[in-house]
Amino acid sequence: MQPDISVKHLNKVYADGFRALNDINLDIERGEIFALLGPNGAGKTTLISIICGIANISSGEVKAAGYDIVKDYRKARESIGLVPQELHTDSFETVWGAVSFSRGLFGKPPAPDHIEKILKELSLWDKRNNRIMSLSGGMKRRLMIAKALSHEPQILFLDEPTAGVDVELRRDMWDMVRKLREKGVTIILTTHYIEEAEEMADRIGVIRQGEIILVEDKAQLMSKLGKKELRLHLQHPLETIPRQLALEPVELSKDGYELIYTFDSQQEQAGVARLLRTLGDLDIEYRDIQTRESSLEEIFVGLVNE
Ligand SMILES: Nc1ncnc2c1ncn2[C@@H]1O[C@H](COP(=O)(O)OP(=O)(O)OP(=O)(O)O)[C@@H](O)[C@H]1O
Repeated sequence: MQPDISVKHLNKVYADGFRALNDINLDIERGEIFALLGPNGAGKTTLISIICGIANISSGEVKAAGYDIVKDYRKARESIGLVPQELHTDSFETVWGAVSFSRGLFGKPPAPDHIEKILKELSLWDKRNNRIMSLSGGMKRRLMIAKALSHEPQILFLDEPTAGVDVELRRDMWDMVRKLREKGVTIILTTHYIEEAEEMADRIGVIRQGEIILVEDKAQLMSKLGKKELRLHLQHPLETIPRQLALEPVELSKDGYELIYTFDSQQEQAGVARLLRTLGDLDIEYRDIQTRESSLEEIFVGLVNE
């Protein structure tokens, strides 16, 4: 099956000569949740804007749902729903009116049943006759999603969907995204909350200074680049690391009560056995062992700071 989004040798140079995207190549499969991560100014919004037909391509080729976004603009755009970062809000229009109007923009016939369904799913049904300006910030964000879903798009872009929303709404959004995926909708989200990518994404792409530096299955990424840490709480403090352990990746805590051993997740655990044996030989007693895996956040910070 062809990918739902296909980006080939995409370059973007802004009018002032700034190169925001440099030879981007990326395929996103139907029904996957893809998280695009990158520091501020990396090019995430530029990439999304190009795929959604809001910004022009400098060179390269982009297809959405099989349609070329330049040659087949309307078809490509119809297949996409976009929840943008910025809230355009102060409106006298009603919730129902705004969502119905959005659907009409894509040339789709009215579908009150569909609009009722999405307003109910997004807990906006009770507010359907309210003016947008009277909604709370969280409700306005739900409305943005309702508008993006109004024309039943195959692909949904969420640009920083949960920036500044409370925990409850964040959970609701995650549930909603999962439900959409179950229906076969392809979802691309950008986020600064790495825990969001960790929780939601099937695959992760990292963009830095306009280049995709990594695309990887989330689970593989975590096992490939993650580190594990073993902490041994000692019965009696040490003043220095014993010379028998000098070659091991071991640190001693300031108070001397903890030995911290760090190793790659993929590495087989021979080093741990060796460490414990050496401690036994040296009569160093410990009362507790803890292990911890690095989070996606630690992996990400390591990647973008390289
Ligand atoms: N219209 C423009 N003209 C010139 N440069 C621009 C324009 N729009 C964006 N840029 C530059 O392109 C780069 C990428 O911006 P973009 O908004 O795509 O980043 P981002 O990854 O979405 O950042 P953030 O996480 O802060 O939203 C930045 O250096 C930005 O200053």
